[in-house]
Amino acid sequence: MKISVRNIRKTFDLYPALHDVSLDIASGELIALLGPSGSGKTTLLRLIAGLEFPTSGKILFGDEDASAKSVQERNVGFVFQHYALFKHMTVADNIGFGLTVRPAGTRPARAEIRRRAEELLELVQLPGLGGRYPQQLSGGQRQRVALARALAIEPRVLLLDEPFGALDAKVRKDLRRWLRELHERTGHTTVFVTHDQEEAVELADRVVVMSQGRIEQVGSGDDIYDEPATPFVFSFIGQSNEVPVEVRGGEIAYRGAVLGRTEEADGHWRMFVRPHDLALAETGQPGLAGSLFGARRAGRSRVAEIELDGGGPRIEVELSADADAQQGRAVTLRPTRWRLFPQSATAA
Ligand SMILES: Nc1ncnc2c1ncn2[C@@H]1O[C@H](COP(=O)(O)OP(=O)(O)OP(=O)(O)O)[C@@H](O)[C@H]1O
Repeated sequence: MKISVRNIRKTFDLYPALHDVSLDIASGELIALLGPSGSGKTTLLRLIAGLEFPTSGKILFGDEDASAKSVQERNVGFVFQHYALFKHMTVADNIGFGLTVRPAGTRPARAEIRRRAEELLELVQLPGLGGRYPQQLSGGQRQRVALARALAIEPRVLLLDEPFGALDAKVRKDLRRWLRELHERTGHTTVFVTHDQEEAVELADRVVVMSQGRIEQVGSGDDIYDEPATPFVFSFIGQSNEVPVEVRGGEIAYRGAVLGRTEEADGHWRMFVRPHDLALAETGQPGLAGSLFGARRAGRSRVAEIELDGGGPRIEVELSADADAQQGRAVTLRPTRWRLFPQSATAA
């Protein structure tokens, strides 16, 4: 099922939670909504579900306007972070619940519901556990039951709000891989909310990066990391530094030292550069001059904090593990890859 979100605005009382959001989700796509707390991810998911209604704008399911339709009419499946399985019901009854509450005419027979629950338990790799109660399962198993329950109604769309948020890192990782495989097998159009970049990039076909009720960028993991469209995306995804620079006649300069060339217009710009895209230069060569303030080991490399001369910003550079990281050491850095954003671009 293709979903189109068209110019959605959502205000709670007078507070704008979403400003003019538009997004096209292709049928069968797996989409992540990624952003910091309060950026509007859950609000967007709830609007797609039909748990909230837009202040203005439209949501289409296929070519049909679903904006005013209920959750049931939209036929969406849900999974929330705090798996709300019914404690007094067996796993099989939990999975079949959405079918048993259907009106008489559309409700499958009891035996058929049981058969479907068993089929779904196979799909989520929990065969034979239908007779257990939720408290007899691990957190990860409960989460898979919650997914089976969401799938039982044969939803047109699957919506997951931080589905693995409450689980420990190892289980999260396993469930992620498992969800990706399940998605490949079942092909449901799926939208999930996360504030975990790694989860978003590993699972999703496309990631929607949100900030302050707006979509900043939609793209693959590579797109958002390598070609960040805005200062916010640059600083939110991965590590980054920001240096105020001046462009004059195609040269980018920081306090008079030329760092590189650009085709951008003369004026003040914000240079964003990742710690591993800064190289050590000989002292006296043009570059970002400063002194080493501190360093920490990070996996195979060492990340050093450099205080730029003349009261400039502190920036991070990734050095080899055996680099001289003595405090106070004078260093000059040359950016090897960067992105410039105009001074007026929205603050990160
Ligand atoms: N029912 C509501 N009434 C009033 N304000 C709301 C309501 N729901 C959400 N908001 C506000 O809208 C903004 C967006 O909230 P939302 O829950 O969509 O963010 P989020 O990105 O999902 O955040 P988190 O990662 O913390 O869950 C927040 O500032 C929130 O306080």
